[in-house]
Amino acid sequence: MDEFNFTEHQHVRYNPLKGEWILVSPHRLKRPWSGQVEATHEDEIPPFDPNNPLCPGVNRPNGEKNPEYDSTFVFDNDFPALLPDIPEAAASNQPNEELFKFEPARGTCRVMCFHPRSDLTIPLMSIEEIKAIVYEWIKQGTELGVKYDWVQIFENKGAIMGCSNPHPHCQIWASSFMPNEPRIKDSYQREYYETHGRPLLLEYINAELKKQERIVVQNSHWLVVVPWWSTWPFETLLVPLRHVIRMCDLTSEEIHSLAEIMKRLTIKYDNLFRTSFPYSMGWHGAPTGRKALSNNQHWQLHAMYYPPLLRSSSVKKFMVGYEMLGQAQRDLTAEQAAQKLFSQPDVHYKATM
Ligand SMILES: O=C1CCN([C@@H]2O[C@H](COP(=O)(O)O)[C@@H](O)[C@H]2O)C(=O)N1
Repeated sequence: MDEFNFTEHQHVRYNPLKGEWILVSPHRLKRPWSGQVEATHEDEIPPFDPNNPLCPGVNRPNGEKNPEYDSTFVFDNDFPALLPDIPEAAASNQPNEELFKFEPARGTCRVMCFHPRSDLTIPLMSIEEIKAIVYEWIKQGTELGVKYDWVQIFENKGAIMGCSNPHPHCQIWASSFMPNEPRIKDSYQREYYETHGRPLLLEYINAELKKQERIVVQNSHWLVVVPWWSTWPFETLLVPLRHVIRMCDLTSEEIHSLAEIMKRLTIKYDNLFRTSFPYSMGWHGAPTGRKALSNNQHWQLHAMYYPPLLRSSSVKKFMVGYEMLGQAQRDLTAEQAAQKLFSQPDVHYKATM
């Protein structure tokens, strides 16, 4: 048998941020595709739709009229998953109560429009327009972070991701509890920091800069890689080069560089399959609220892009079956995905049409 190598032989990789393993099966790449095909046509989106409740000046179903906003616009979700006030719950004294744990959950859900035009996405916006998004994220995170332990910024983009509205926007859910993803990352980063004296993710990106095997784009303040442990085919991780624990700690130069690299990354994403690339993306940084009172130096701010597309604008990966019952699995390796993204042109395909 020939010598083991990562591009031919199956192996499992470890995600030190979450303590999870992923199965990599590169030998499967010759497998023919004969499964479900997602609709590939892209409806032309008009810049303005008088019936779209996210557009400037439109009346939302709850009767509120949106302002004629000309940049970002934030409003409280009309159908929120979390409400700020609920009655106190009596502590349970049931038998086996540790098997039926619960806590009242409080929070605030907001919708944040990126831009007044419905036909623009981040790769098609100017650096200044993307900077306005980052400054609004910081404003919202700071404001909600006073009262809540966790502020989750997340963007669902594309109908394939269940996004109900094509207008460029994200959501912000602030909660009185730390959700599972950041809670698990908090403990693994703390453990690493207490053992090594340095933040896990800062060590990781410095190692990636030395290895040069999974880099997609970089600039003077940021790095984007397909992480060693990635599960989605073209998943990427966006990390500042400096030790930054929260987005509100970024300098104005880092914010300018962030807008620049977000544009470059999303242009490469769109160019990959010449389509408006769907994804769910979001940010994780040090917790806020009461949790801001403890030492959070083990944290490193970072963003994750989780795109579903696998090999074309119409073929997506399904995280089902073995991925639900066993663990995540991928055929395309992180290195191959990084190379495909890295080699995409820096000019958006629509700009050349
Ligand atoms: O009038 C509206 C339309 C949509 N929304 C909210 O916008 C959000 C859009 O969801 P997506 O980000 O998944 O597309 C969704 O949570 C929905 O509740 C309003 O708050 N008011």
